[in-house]
Amino acid sequence: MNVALVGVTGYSGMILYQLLQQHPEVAAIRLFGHPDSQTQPLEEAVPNFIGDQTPIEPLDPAVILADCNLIFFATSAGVTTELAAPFIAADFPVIDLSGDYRLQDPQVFTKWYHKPAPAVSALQQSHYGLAEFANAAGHSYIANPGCYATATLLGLAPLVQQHLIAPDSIIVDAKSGTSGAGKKLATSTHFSQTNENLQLYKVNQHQHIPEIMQQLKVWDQNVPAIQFTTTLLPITRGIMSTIYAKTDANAEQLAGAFAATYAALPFVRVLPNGQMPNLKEVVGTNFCDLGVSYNPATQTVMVVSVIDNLIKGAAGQALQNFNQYFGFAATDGLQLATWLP
Ligand SMILES: NC(=O)C1=CN([C@@H]2O[C@H](COP(=O)(O)OP(=O)(O)OC[C@H]3O[C@@H](n4cnc5c(N)ncnc54)[C@H](OP(=O)(O)O)[C@@H]3O)[C@@H](O)[C@H]2O)C=CC1
Ligand SMILES: CC(=O)N[C@@H](CCC(=O)OP(=O)(O)O)C(=O)O
Repeated sequence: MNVALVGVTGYSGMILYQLLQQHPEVAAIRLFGHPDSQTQPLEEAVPNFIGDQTPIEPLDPAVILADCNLIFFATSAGVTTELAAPFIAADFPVIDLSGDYRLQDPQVFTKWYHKPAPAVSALQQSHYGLAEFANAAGHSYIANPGCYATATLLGLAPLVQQHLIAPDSIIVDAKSGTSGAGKKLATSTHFSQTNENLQLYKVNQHQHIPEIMQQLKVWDQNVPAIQFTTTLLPITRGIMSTIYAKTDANAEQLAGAFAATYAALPFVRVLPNGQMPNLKEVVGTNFCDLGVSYNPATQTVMVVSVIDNLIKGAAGQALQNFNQYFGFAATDGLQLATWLP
């Protein structure tokens, strides 16, 4: 299998390249940059890849269509709207890590992304690749979910699918390390601003609100809205999404719903006996760990969901979709150990 990767100089792209190098079914990885760029060895563009002379070539759809079996775009927002057209026209398999093709309704896209939507026909053919609940086989355009959306949806799935909560009572307090913002410089992710600080951002305006809602509506049309807030943490990697909702179910029913939903899925671990997960148990891996706690005094369920934003929230889930698309084993390329201590 020969794959093309655009965006290896970015945070998600560099992790995806590392994962693809370990994938048993990947024979060759071709790296591509901006269409108007000059060919450059990887180690020059990303010094952390010292000794790796793989060329980053200018993006050329004709070369990729002829020589590769699939293309990954680990590129900034808006790039695939601009550059994916030849692949869509050729019905060539694309896994897109950006949010460009995640929302099916162009009006919703324009409202939340504040720019024109990609072509409606392409949006509607795009497959939302939330890997635990969808199968990418047979879908040539796979929109990989956002990082907060992944953590939050995996935490909410059993509750919403099994109608265990009041649908209008969902509150999500989500927090991310700074790598979630990508490599570009910004005042909010500057060391002096992030270190020893917590910053809320995009309050009620985060682009993952409509993405989460789109999927929740598939599971239960009666979910009217969610309260969703994001906070930047003074750490590099990891997302913790803490979810609250009102419920009539008891602790045993809730635990049973989570166990039944995830028992057979290799990358979601439900912690036993109300234990709560922490970031260090998932950073460096493709796991999503879930802790579930019921408070009878308030009839509230709290779910804590943790992931590595660059793996389960981006490159790792992209590989899950790759494995599904080609019918490889679910865990191929994804048997990763967490960083210790
Ligand atoms: N970081 C995260 O945790 C997550 C990110 N995502 C999404 O994944 C995508 C990548 O994110 P991230 O890795 O953080 O981003 P970065 O900003 O770190 O990297 C962006 C990459 O895109 C490349 N790029 C930008 N414009 C073009 C272009 N016109 N042609 C070719 N390459 C281009 C950049 O190349 P160059 O350096 O040469 O400009 C760089 O390699 C984004 O859409 C992001 O929203 C999704 C889930 C989680
Ligand atoms: C810390 C931080 O800034 N995180 C990014 C999420 C990155 C991501 O997954 O977003 P996309 O939908 O753009 O792919 C944010 O909150 O916008």
